[in-house]
Amino acid sequence: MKLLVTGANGQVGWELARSLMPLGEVIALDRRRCDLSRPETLAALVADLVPDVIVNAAAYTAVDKAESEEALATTINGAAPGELARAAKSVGALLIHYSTDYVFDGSKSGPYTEDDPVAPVNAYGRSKLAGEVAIRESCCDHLILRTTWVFAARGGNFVRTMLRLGAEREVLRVVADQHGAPTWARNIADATAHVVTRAQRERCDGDFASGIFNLASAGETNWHGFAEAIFATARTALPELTMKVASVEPIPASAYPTPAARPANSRLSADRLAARFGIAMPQWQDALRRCLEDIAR
Ligand SMILES: NC(=O)C1=CN([C@@H]2O[C@H](COP(=O)(O)OP(=O)(O)OC[C@H]3O[C@@H](n4cnc5c(N)ncnc54)[C@H](OP(=O)(O)O)[C@@H]3O)[C@@H](O)[C@H]2O)C=CC1
Ligand SMILES: Cc1cn([C@H]2C[C@H](O)[C@@H](COP(=O)(O)OP(=O)(O)O[C@H]3O[C@@H](C)C(=O)[C@@H](O)[C@H]3O)O2)c(=O)[nH]c1=O
Repeated sequence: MKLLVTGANGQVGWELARSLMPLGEVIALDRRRCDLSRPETLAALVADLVPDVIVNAAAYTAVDKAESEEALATTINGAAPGELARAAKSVGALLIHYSTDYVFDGSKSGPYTEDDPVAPVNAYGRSKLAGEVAIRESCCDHLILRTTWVFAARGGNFVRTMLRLGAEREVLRVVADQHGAPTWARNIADATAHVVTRAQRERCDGDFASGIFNLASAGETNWHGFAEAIFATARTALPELTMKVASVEPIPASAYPTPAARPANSRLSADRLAARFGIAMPQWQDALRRCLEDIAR
């Protein structure tokens, strides 16, 4: 099997190179070799490589910056996935694409299912929704995996931000009224490998159906709870790290103004993923511990 991965240097893209390796030949391209801000170049790239599977892990993920760069975010997160989908259809490839909890407005009281109405509250969410729509309209074989609150040992993420700030400051103030499940990029990549294997078998057997699936850790917390867990776990997993932080204060989102609004509820039900693919995602605390142990190595 030939697998084309975009966004090779991102949190998920980096982990995919390792997780997909046992499935066949992995061609992992970074922004320089596959630039989603130039969607018009993608058809030729795919026609040249003729992959069996395209995994699109590239995205514009700067949530606050997207408010002032919505056109660029929409090109990368909306138009480019549409081009990849049309290219996938023309070579008969399966497209795996990631989307986000930020397609929802966060007003629901329980976890979001795949069928809940979408209503993004920020530019990044709107751009990711545009990508979902473009892929569905292409009618290529596809699976859209909506994930959430991604962290990893490398790249820009909340865990690394907290470890950096915790080494610099005695007091941190962190939002406690936005709820979700932090999800480790390695778990996303491993789940993707499993999904690809099953989907390709289904396609061979002629019983494949495209669709959207939530892909999130089990359990839930809020950003403040996540920050506290990061410091508590780091004390044992990263004992050599010098931490200045003595207090992590819970604050409402209104006390932490940002250019982009964020949904109060980011919880995603992963029941559909479990039912179709038999995937049980780990608890976020276990994933956090394993990720910090990985940083320590
Ligand atoms: N991060 C999160 O919390 C969440 C992410 N997701 C989704 O999961 C997927 C993977 O995200 P994640 O790995 O966390 O994101 P990262 O920000 O870690 O990685 C995104 C990658 O996309 C690359 N990229 C940015 N612009 C372009 C471009 N114009 N052309 C090609 N590549 C580009 C970046 O390149 P470079 O390294 O050069 O900057 C980076 O390597 C994305 O679809 C994202 O929307 C969903 C929910 C939560
Ligand atoms: C650094 C910091 C952040 N915060 C808050 C701001 C925000 O509400 C929350 C998280 O901030 P971040 O900017 O790290 O997270 P953010 O970039 O909003 O994360 C999102 O990224 C995109 C790509 C997604 O798809 C989402 O699933 C989600 O993971 O923490 C504090 O309260 N105190 C702090 O010191």
